[in-house]
Amino acid sequence: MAGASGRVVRRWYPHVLRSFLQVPALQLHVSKTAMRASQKDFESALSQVKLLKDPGNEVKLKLYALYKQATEGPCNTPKPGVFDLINKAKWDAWNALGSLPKETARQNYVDLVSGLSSSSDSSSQVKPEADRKQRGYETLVVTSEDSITKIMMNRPAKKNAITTQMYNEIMLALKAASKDDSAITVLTGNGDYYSSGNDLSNFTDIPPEGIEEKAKSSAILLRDFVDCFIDFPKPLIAAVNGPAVGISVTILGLFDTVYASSRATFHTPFSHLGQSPEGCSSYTFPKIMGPAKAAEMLIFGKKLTAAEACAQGLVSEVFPDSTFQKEVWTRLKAYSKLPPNAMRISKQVIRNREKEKLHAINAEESRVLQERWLSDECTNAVMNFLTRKAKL
Ligand SMILES: CCCCC/C=C/C(=O)SCCNC(=O)CCNC(=O)[C@H](O)C(C)(C)COP(=O)(O)OP(=O)(O)OC[C@H]1O[C@@H](n2cnc3c(N)ncnc32)[C@H](O)[C@@H]1OP(=O)(O)O
Repeated sequence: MAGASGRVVRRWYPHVLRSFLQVPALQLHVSKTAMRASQKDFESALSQVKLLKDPGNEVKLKLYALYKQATEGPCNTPKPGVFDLINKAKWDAWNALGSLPKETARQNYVDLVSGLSSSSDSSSQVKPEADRKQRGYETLVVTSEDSITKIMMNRPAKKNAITTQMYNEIMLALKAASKDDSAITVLTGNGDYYSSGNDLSNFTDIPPEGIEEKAKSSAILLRDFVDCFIDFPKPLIAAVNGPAVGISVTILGLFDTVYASSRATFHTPFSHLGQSPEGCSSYTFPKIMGPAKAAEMLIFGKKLTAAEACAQGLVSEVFPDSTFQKEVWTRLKAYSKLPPNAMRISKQVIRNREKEKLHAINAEESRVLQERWLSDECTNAVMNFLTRKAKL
């Protein structure tokens, strides 16, 4: 794209980076013309930055990755160390683009900036993110805006693996969202993954009472967590921004709508992990996709692409990754303007007759898993991951 000259982009890049490195309250904006603008035009766009909305770390990471891909090609630097969280998140984002051609990366970069710019233009009254962000969450970013409560899993360096703390925070956020004045609630992930599922290091935190007690408390946590989704009273939407694994996939059957990026995959490798299905998937998956397809996922761990998951009814719609955020949020903003009581009541009519059954299924799945967690098959699989011998 003529407008996306590397020269101009390079000047813009330190600005993105500075923003990503969390200069306080820095807000990002590049006008549509900035991509093909002179230095003077570009600097005038930069001067508007403080008036406009921060696109959030996820978008900043995407911009970073596309910039690197467009100017340098596929990721060619060593993976940063474990504790270098920011550089590792950036490296992951770049590396996730694989062998995407430079031209395509440049085009995607231009499209993304253009989308950001137009959404900024159309919302002159945007509150700074600091005002919209709800406090008290360490593993999530929770915001409420445009009648939408957005719950974003925020451990991108760990692929949004769900720790005990994150399970608890998601439950708190859902309970708060069920009572706030939003019309719809959205769960999504920050970074290149939607979520890699249960954080396997949860299994290493054994209390003095022993492993049986750990299995018991984990089963209670699992049951409470899934109950929150069964009981959630408002339309609940998953914006699956990237690969999804384990429990982040199984609970999708309890959502009202699931939007997926074309980069998303859906993987439930329970047998590989010596475990068994949860999230009511032993009931919802056969119902959604039929028993044969559900068995391939839940027993044999077949990983589905976004298109396959959509064809099988687990996903409502797939959007190209380059326009996923823009298209999904435009759609959701329109839906959030529908009469909220009508939407709640429609959800009740659709879901209520199943609720009792779902609670019973959740209890049974949690009971079975409590036993599985004590099995050699499960212990070995978790140890193999934690000692770096195995990966999915
Ligand atoms: C209490 C309720 C329990 C409910 C029951 C739930 C069951 C499930 O959800 S089962 C599914 C469990 N998930 C997994 O088995 C996924 C394990 N992860 C992987 O196989 C891989 O990490 C990957 C395929 C998801 C991504 O691979 P890759 O792109 O190569 O990235 P890394 O492996 O380098 O990951 C970066 C970083 O994140 C850590 N990590 C990722 N996922 C998990 C996880 N699920 N648990 C713990 N840690 C995870 C990974 O170890 C890396 O850490 P560092 O090496 O420290 O950078």
